[in-house]
Amino acid sequence: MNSLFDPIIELQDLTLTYGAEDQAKPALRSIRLSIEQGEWIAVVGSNGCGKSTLAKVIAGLVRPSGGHMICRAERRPAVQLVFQNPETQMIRDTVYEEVSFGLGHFGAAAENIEPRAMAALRRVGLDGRRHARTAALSGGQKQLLNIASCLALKPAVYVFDESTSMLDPQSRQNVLDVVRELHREGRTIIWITQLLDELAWCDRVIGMEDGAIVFDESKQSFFYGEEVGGERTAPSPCEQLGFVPPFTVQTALLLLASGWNLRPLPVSPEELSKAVSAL
Ligand SMILES: Nc1ncnc2c1ncn2[C@@H]1O[C@H](COP(=O)(O)OP(=O)(O)OP(=O)(O)O)[C@@H](O)[C@H]1O
Repeated sequence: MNSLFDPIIELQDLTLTYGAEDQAKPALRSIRLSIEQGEWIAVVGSNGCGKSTLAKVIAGLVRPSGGHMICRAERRPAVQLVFQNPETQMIRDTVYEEVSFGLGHFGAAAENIEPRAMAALRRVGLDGRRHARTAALSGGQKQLLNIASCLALKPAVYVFDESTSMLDPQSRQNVLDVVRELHREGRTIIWITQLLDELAWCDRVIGMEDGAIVFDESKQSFFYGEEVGGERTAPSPCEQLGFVPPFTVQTALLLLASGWNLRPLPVSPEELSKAVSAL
């Protein structure tokens, strides 16, 4: 029987090789990962390191070549993935048909379909476009519609694969606000991104390189690395993975190097402001 404290998702020595094993190099290598119920994890890594493949395995869209995945979600659907490219997911003619399609497919009661579909469209600001043809939406609007279709289904685990990469700053902020709300409601979030300022709200960072998990710790350890005898050991895991830290972290690093003992180590602008005020 599942205990409340068992991870909602567990990956055990998971490997995945596309195509014939002797011709291709593995896209995922010996992945071991436990994700707790209600956790928000961020997955980062350079192009081609295996993030989308990991997302598809967790969403049950591709079968691993080896190892196991255990999903203990009690809700259905258990996992929903918002793809990086919105065109991949779009299957119906109009905005309303698109957002309500999945609800019908997963057996929502007929009287609940319209309220749930419209609530999801309202959350992403597309309720005024319910009759629009999906083909007439911009790339960013298509992405918002995909996010709405996912929200309408209320899965236990949401996987967002670089879902804000096509959005303008306001829409990106709206989506992040919605995801923060889902997290507060206890949903589990897997957030794949190349935009490191989006790590401000996650509980834990997974760093990937060449199909393997090379980092699995807090966002503070990711951005600030280890401290030995009051000195920071450089480079941080963020820099080792080839990323430039966000402006907030760069500012904090400069202050720390000048002797300002910022605590707790800030990741968001709000945390930086609090840490500076407390000096
Ligand atoms: N359908 C496929 N067939 C063959 N190889 C694939 C397929 N999909 C991905 N790959 C390969 O698997 C590896 C991992 O790809 P994946 O898309 O998971 O990386 P990613 O980290 O999401 O990259 P990006 O940040 O560019 O989206 C890459 O080498 C890629 O070329």
